[in-house]
Amino acid sequence: SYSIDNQTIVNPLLTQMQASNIGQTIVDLSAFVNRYYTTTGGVNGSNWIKDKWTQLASGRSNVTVEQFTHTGFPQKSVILTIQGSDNASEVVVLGGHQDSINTAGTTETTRAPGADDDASGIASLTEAIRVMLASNYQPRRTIKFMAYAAEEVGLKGSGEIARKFKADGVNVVGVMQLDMTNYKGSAKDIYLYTDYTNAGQNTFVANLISTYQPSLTIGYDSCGYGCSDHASWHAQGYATSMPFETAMSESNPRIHGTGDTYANMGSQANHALKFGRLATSFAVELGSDGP
Ligand SMILES: N[C@H](Cc1ccc(I)cc1)C(=O)NO
Ligand SMILES: [Zn+2]
Ligand SMILES: [Zn+2]
Repeated sequence: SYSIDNQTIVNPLLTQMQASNIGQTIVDLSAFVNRYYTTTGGVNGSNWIKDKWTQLASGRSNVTVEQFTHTGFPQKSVILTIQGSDNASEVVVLGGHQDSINTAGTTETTRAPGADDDASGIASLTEAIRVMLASNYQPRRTIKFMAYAAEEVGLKGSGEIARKFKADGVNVVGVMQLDMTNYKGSAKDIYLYTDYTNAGQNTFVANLISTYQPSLTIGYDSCGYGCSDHASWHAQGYATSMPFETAMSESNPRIHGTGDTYANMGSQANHALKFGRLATSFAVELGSDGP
C-alpha cells in the first residue's frame, strides 16, 4: 500500500531543484575521456562522484558515503546512505550507472563521454541528494543512492551489490533505476518500463508523477531484455521501477559513441530535471513510511 502524503516536505524540495545544477554534473562527468570500467578514467570518475556526494553529505551525522570494491575490475560503485530513524531496517534504493562505453574501443584514450548514458541519471540523482540533504530531511526508512560501476558490460556492479544485499537479508522495499534521463526523443515525458520491474510499484510511480508533476505525460514500454541495473535487483526478487527518457523505438541513437554529449542534447537538462524530481518524490514518499 503506497501512500502519497508528504506534500509539505516534497513540494518545497522540488521547487529548489534546478536543471542548471544537473547540467553542470553532466558536463563534469562527460569531461573524463571515458568512464569505462577498466580504465583510469573509470576510476577517476568513481572518485569524482565519491567526492561530490561526500561534499553534499558534509555536516550530516547520519549520512555516509562509501565506495564498493568489486571483484575483478578497478571501477568502484559509490553508495550514499541516509540512515533511517525508527524504521531503518527497511531500505529504499535509487541508482544509476557511472560507467560509459564506446563500442568502437576500450582503451585508456577511447572517447566515451556518456552524457546521456548515464551521466544524466547520476546528475538527476545528485540534485535529488543535494536538496534532500540541504533541507536536513530525516527519513524513517534508510535511503541508499547508488552510482553503479560496470553496467555496460553486463550489469556487473549492480549484480554484485544486489546479490550481496540478498545474501545479507537486507529488506529493500523498493528500487528506482535512472538510466538515460535527458534526451527528449518521444512525445511523452516519462516512460515506465514494464519488464524486469514491479507492476504495483510502477503504479505508485505513475501516481507520484500525477501528484507532484501533473503537467507531465506518462508512457509505457518494454526493453525485451535486462536493459539496465534494475534487472539486477529484479533478479533477486526486489521491487523495481525504471522511468526512462523515451519510448524504445525512439531511444537516443548517439549512445555508446563519441556523440553522446551534453551539446547534442541542446546543452540543457530540462528533461533530466523531471527525473530528478521523480527520484526525490519517490525517495521521500517511500522513505517517510514507518514500520
Ligand atoms: N541498453 C541500455 C540502453 C537502453 C536502455 C533502454 C532502451 I528502450 C534503449 C537503450 C544501455 O546501454 N544501458 O547502459
Ligand atoms: Zn549504455
Ligand atoms: Zn545506461
